[in-house]
Amino acid sequence: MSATIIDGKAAAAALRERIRLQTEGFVARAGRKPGLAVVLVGEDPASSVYVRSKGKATIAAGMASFEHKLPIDVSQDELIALVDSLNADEAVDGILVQLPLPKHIDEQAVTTRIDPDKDVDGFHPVNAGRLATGLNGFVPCTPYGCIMLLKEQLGDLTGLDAVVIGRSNIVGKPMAQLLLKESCTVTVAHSRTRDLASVVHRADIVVAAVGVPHMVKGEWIKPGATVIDVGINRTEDGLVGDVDFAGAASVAGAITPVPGGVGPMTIAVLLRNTLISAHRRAGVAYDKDAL
Ligand SMILES: NC(=O)C1=CN([C@@H]2O[C@H](COP(=O)(O)OP(=O)(O)OC[C@H]3O[C@@H](n4cnc5c(N)ncnc54)[C@H](OP(=O)(O)O)[C@@H]3O)[C@@H](O)[C@H]2O)C=CC1
Ligand SMILES: Nc1nc(=O)c2c([nH]1)NC[C@@H]1CN(c3ccc(C(=O)N[C@@H](CCC(=O)O)C(=O)O)cc3)C=[N+]21
Repeated sequence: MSATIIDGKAAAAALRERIRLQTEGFVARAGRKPGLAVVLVGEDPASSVYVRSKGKATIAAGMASFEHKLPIDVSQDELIALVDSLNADEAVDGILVQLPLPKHIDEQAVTTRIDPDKDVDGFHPVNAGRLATGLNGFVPCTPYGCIMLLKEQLGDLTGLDAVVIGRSNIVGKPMAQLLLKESCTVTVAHSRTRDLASVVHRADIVVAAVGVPHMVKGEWIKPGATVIDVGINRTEDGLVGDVDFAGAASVAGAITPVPGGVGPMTIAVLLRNTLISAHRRAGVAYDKDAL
């Protein structure tokens, strides 16, 4: 193994500490805590774990956490009524509805109902449009966390060849937008891409967001490239990424592990977005560079 292992857990802890300090300043000036509401429908064990760790991190940062657990058979109208009440609640700066939702609920109807200025997940089309056109909005947490890790590792990303594997609205597309904003030359690959191996081999930066365990092989990686593995796959061998870690680590310059890579950054960025939302909504200035 020759690659630097990018420690997402440590980077996330450092970001959470910077957030905690700015949260103290916000509370002193605004006289209230930033508030994050998380809505979970059903009892999916993986989602429950994730919601619990978000709640703990929210409170540790000095913010208020509002958890809403709804039964799996809740109607779409009831869920939308909850979103409406959170939109109207002055104590709530950020709203996250955990995905996926049960099949009888139209996800788009729910995510588009969230006030775009409380949409700390950055999933609302208004925020996707803001990102695409260079306006201030909320950026999806996972891709933003990837950019933070990349900049910490590489510094300026200008001119680098980046390949994003995956084109979802949650990860792949916003990831490509953010890399473009950093002046990378961006290629987006997906299930219809021809000769993925040679596409990946051109890249200085590879971001894998596919959902297929160990799909990206070590031989595909250009020597010295930086590899960001977004994949979270639960297998018999435990939690694994989309990249064959051992193979890729022997050729890459740097690589994120799973677990301990992108995942912890996602939660830290969620808190960052919530803190930014609180400042904007309260009309209080914040130190963007410290976040
Ligand atoms: N670390 C974190 O915080 C997070 C991790 N994740 C993880 O990231 C992964 C991706 O998530 P998400 O974007 O939501 O997934 P989606 O299932 O929405 O998208 C997967 C993408 O991968 C593409 N794809 C599928 N199979 C192949 C293949 N064989 N070759 C090339 N491309 C392929 C699909 O192409 P097509 O469009 O053509 O179907 C699609 O664009 C998952 O493992 C998920 O668990 C997700 C969110 C947060
Ligand atoms: N509205 C919404 N927003 C999301 O951001 C969202 C979502 N729905 N649904 C599910 C996915 C998945 N996701 C993860 C976040 C953190 C870890 C994480 O912290 N993972 C740890 C390990 C956790 C473990 O051991 O299970 C790690 O990679 O080190 C994983 C996955 C956010 N998602």
